[in-house]
Formats: sequence, structure tokens, C-alpha cells
Amino acid sequence: MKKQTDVIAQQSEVATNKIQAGLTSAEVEQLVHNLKVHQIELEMQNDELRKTQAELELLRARYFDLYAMAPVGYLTLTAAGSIQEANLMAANLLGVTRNLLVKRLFSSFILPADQDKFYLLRKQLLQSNGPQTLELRLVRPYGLPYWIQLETNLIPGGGDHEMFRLVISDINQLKAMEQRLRQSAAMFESAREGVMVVDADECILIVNRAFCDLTGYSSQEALGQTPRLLQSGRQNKAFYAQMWAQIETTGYWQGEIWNRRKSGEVYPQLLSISAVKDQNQQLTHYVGVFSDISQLKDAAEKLDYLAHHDPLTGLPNRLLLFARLEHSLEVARRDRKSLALLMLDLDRFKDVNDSYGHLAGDELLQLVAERLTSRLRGIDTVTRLGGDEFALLLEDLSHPQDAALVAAEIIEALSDPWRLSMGVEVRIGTSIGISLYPQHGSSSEVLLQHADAALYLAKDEGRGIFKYFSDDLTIAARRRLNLEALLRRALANQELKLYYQPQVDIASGRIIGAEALLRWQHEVEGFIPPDQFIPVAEETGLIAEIGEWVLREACRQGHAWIAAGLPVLKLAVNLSSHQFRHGDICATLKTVLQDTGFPAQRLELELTESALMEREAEAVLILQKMRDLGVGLAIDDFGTGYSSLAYLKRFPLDVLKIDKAFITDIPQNEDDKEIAAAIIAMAHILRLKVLAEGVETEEQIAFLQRTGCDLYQGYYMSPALPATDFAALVQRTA
Ligand SMILES: Nc1nc2c(ncn2[C@@H]2O[C@H](COP(=O)(O)O[C@H]3[C@@H](O)[C@H](n4cnc5c(=O)[nH]c(N)nc54)O[C@@H]3COP(=O)(O)O)[C@@H](O)[C@H]2O)c(=O)[nH]1
Repeated sequence: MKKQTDVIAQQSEVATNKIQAGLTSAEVEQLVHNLKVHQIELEMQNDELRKTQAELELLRARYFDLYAMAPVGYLTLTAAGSIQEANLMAANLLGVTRNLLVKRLFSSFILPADQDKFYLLRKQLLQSNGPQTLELRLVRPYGLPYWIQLETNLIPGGGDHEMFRLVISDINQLKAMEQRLRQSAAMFESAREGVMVVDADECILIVNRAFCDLTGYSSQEALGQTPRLLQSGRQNKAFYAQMWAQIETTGYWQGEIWNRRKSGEVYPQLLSISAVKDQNQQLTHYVGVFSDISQLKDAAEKLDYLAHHDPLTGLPNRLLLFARLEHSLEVARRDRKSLALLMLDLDRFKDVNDSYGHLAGDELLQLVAERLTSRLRGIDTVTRLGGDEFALLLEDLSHPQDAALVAAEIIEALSDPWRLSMGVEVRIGTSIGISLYPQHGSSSEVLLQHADAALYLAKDEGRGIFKYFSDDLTIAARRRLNLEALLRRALANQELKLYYQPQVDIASGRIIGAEALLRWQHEVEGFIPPDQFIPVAEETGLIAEIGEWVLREACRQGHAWIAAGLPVLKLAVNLSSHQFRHGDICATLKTVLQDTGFPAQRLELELTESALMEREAEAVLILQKMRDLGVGLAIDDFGTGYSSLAYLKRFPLDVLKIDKAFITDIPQNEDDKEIAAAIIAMAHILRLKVLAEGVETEEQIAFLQRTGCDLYQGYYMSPALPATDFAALVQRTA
């Protein structure tokens, strides 16, 4: 450009000189033309120059922007460390505006604890001349120490003119994240809960130390396995199905689970499982956190035990009695069963306490608890309600009066003398109140109240007795207990007798046999009818002994009559269902027949429908064995039970006895007549002989004759008679 300007200046000078020297006009014109060309060139070069200058300005501005707005901080420091230049980011990171930074010492922004590091960095930089890197913390106004990374190098200038360039990167978030990660890792490792992370395919990826401690598996053993490694087998498939279903729908499950340690020990865990999803809601992992709750469970069990048991005797307390009662009532309602609640109170217990002290009283209560427990069945519950009050829950009672049997036994057991460890012998007694489900109430509260009320009455009546909530039951139960005692004595004292009621052939009117019927004449109580004492004998098991006696006595008498030349007779003996079911009735029968010499063909055994219907297959076998011995078999009281003739054909029977309930109202009652006629016809189809019971009138005989009945028994001929009277009757009518 300068050259160009010089050329124009020279040419203008030449032109001027030439004009001055008197140039020709052509020469001047040429000169002017040249000048114009040069001027145009000059202007073009000027334009170029301005354009270049503008571009330079743009570049400079862009550079400045880049520098100023760079995402990292740039600082230029003097050798003494004061700030010469800083970009915006540097100012931001230092927390001071850019114009206030200049000339300030950079070290004044560094946390005192990190000053030494910066000092060493500068020293190393000067020594090594190479770039250095360092992480340190800045102090910022109103803020926490702020992490930065410094990259520094030297701008060589020599001596005091040397400068540093610092590049500052913001690593505060990175550091915070690192710290959080370190904390999480520390928490993961030091957690007392076992933690395992499994992938979406349930492959174990990470476990912590507690996992290894709790399960017994090392991480090497666990990684790559599935959590099934820990399964105990205590939970069924349905449990796991429900658990996974919940995780799928809610992403979370928590519950108790029994798992197995490597040692094989099964233990309870409290386990929570969380599903982890990525930002696209795709399942990536499951995190399982568990703790061993064996101790917690043990403690809870202990607490539960303490809450539900009496600490002195170890018996269930009122709370547990109530819970059991509620449950038993539910079962009884469902299965249509009965239960009894017995409340008992020790008589004269206070005397023991007052005379020998509370320790003696406590010992006595413990002994009472032991004795009560040993007397009851496993399904019954003995509880101590407090003080000297106990309660017994008897489930699945077959008869309401069974509660009285237990009560009587307990009264007797507790009235025995008690020897205490201090060497004294004491005597106490007990009174018992009984309430029954369903007779006396259907809720726990009501049964407890009523047993309590009955206990109050028992104590009021003189102690040492039991009392039902209702009087009629108390009377019946006491009579039954009384009967039992009397019956035992009757057997021993031979108070029982056999009477014989004739069985008559309807067609000929002749006595062909007799039913042996038990009679009991008590010297004080008078005549006690069999339908009162036979049920007691059955419930107490005394029937086995009584039944055998009846069988033996009937056969002995039958043999005696044969020996005495009485006409050929058949004797019918009643067999209770207890005799039929328990013991070996066939063996007894065989022995009795052998011992007495009575022909089996002359003996007929009468069984009730109910005896046959229980365990039918077994009944058929027993009947068959009896038949094989030669005895006849009759079904007694037909019509009062199942009354299924179809059923009867399965049993090897000879005679069907129509119950007197169907005969009594003949001929007045048309229904009874039809029923009796139908039974007779059907029995004949089954090839059974038919005997009508309770025949008292001639009309009844006439009806039976018309309908083809084979035999009868009843007052029309005779009630049951003593053996001698019966023999006389037979001889008279022969
Ligand atoms: N397991 C055993 N059971 C026995 C035995 N002895 C008797 N019993 C059973 O006791 C029930 C009552 O018997 P009982 O009071 O002897 O009554 C019998 C007859 O006396 C009575 N009867 C007979 N004829 C008439 C009559 O015309 N009218 C009328 N109102 N009553 C009459 O019927 C009873 C006959 O009983 P059964 O034939 O057995 O049904 C009773 O169930 C006896 O079975 C025994 O040794 N063992």
C-alpha cells in the first residue's frame, strides 16, 4: 500500500514537474490518466485493508468471547501470585466480579487447609517447568468450601516477569457425587442388614458383608446364583407367586420369610424387595434387604407366652382361655359339638396361706396345676384365672354329663392330702361351676359368666360339689354319678337279676322262647329301671362286665331249663353297642357257650340298628362270625333308628323286632298299621322272621295275624318274669 502511494506521489511529482517544464497536452493527459488508474487501485487496496481490519476485529471479539465465556476458568497470575487477568467463569468460581479480581492474590481464595498444596504446586511448577494439576477447595463468600481442579503452567518471561496461567475446572459436583458414592458404599458394606442386588433374570450381582455374615455364603459363592440358593422350602409356591405378583404391580414387597443358611439352619427373615427401573421404565434390577429376626421372634414369643400364661403355674391365663374358648366355640358351632367350661375355686386355700405363708400357698397352687393337668385329656385346657381360681375347657363332649364325671374326678383328686416341701400335710377341697355350650350360652362371655354363677351356687350349697348352670342338669348328673357308684356295688353284691319275657308264636299261640331282661332291685333306692342304668353302664364301660354276666346267666338258666325238661326254648339276650364294638364278643360268646353247655342254636342276640350302622363293614364281619358259631341274630327296636330295610339286607340277620312304638296305637292309628304292615311285608321279602314288641291287646294280635307277623312279645302274654315264674308259665301254657 505504501509502495502504491509512493508511486502515485512520484507520478504526481513527475506530472507537476512536466507541467512546470512545459509538457505537451498529450503528455499531460497520459500523466493524468496514469494518476487516475493508480488512484482507483489505491482505493481498492484501501477497501481490502478495511475488510481485513474488520475481520480481524471479528476474530478478536470471537476470541474474547471464547476466553471470557469459556466453561472453565482462565486466570493469569504474576510470579508473585496476584491475578492479572481472569475470564468470567474464573470470576464466577472465585465468587467475585471480574473487575475486582485484578491484583488480588489467588491464594487468598484458597481454603487455609489447602494453602500448602497450592504452595507446593507453584514450587514444583517453577522447578519442573512442566504443567501441574491439583485439586483443592476454594473459600467462597456465604458458601461451603468449593472443589476445583487447577491445571497450571508457566508463561515464560524470565525473572520477575514470569507469569502463571491457571485453568480452573469446576469439580464440586463430581466431588459431591464421589462422596455420596463413597458414603453409599460404606453404608452398603457396613449395613447390619443383608443386601443383595440381582439383575432382571434374578442372577445375584452384588452382596454386602452382612449378607455373607447372615447367610454363611461368601460373595464368591453367592454371585452368579439366584436367590433360590437361600430358600428353605417352608413357603409354598402360592406364597412366592403372590410375592412376585405384588412386586410386579407395586414394585415393592415386604414380609417375613423363612430362609436357610449355608449351615442348613432355617431362620426367619424380614425381607423387603424393591424393583429398580431405568429411565425408560424397563426393569433392570431387584434389591433385596433382609434382617435375621430370630431373636425378635424369640422375644415376641416370650412376650406372648408371658402375656398368655400364669407365671406361677405356667398354665394358660384368662386371656388365653378366652382365645381358646372363642376358637373352640367356632369349631363346636361348625361341627355341631358340645363343650363345657368348668370354673373351680379351691376351698380352704386361704387357711393354707394364712397358716403356712405365701410360699406354701404358691407351692400348693403349683401342685394343684400339675394334678389338674395330669387328669385331663390333651385337647382340654387347664387355666389359672388368678388367686385360687382355675378354669377347665373340655372340648368335644359326647354327653353333657361327661363334664360332671370330670368335675367329680377333680373334686376327688383335689381332696386327697397334699404334702408340701416344708414337711406339712394340708387338705383343701374344690367347688366347681359348669356351663355348657350350647345349652347355657353361645358366646365366651356368657359361658364364663354362667360357669361363674354356677360356681357361686356350688359354694353356697356347701362346697366340695359341682353345679351346672341349670338345676335339671345338675340333678341328672349327680343322679348319674350316684348310679355309677351304686351299679359298681350292685355287680359286686349280685343285686342284678334276669327276668324273662315270653316270645310267642302268633299262629299257634305257644311260647317259643323269651327275652332276658335285666332287673335291679336296690335295697335303698328300690327298683331301678334298665333304661336308667344301662346308659350309665355303657358310658362308664361297666356294660362289658354286666353284659357278660347277662349272657352267662341267661345261658346258665337256659341250660338248667333244658336239664329240668322244660319244652325247647330259644333265649334272646340284648347286646349293647359297646359290647359289640369293644373287646372280642365272639370269643366271650364261645367261652360262655362252652362253660354253660347251652346250645348256640337256642341263643339269639339282639342288636340295635345304631350298633350295626357304625362301621358297617366291620359289623358284617362280626355278625358273620357269630352266625358261624350257630347263634341267631335279631335287630331290635326296628323303626326307631335308620329303618332302612335295604341296609339290613347286607347283614346276616334272622329276626326283625318291630318297636313297640308302632304297635301301641294299633288298631286306632292307621299310619302305624300301614307302617307295621309294610315292615312285615318287606322283612319277609328279606327272609326275616318278624316279632312285634309291646303287644298288649287282642286287637293287636288280630292285626298282626292278618298281616302275617310271625311272633310277638308283650304284656298280652306276660311282662318279664323271674326265672321260676317264667318256667311255671311255660309249663302251664305248653
Ligand atoms: N344291653 C342290654 N339292655 C337291656 C338289658 N335288659 C334290658 N335292656 C334294655 O333296657 C331297656 C328297657 O328294658 P325294660 O325296661 O326291660 O323294658 C322291656 C320290656 O319290659 C318292655 N315291654 C315288654 N312288653 C311290653 C309291653 O307290652 N308294653 C310295654 N309298655 N313295655 C313292654 O319293653 C322292653 C323290651 O326291650 P327290647 O325288647 O330290648 O326293646 C330296653 O331297651 C332293653 O333292651 C340287658 O340285659 N342288656
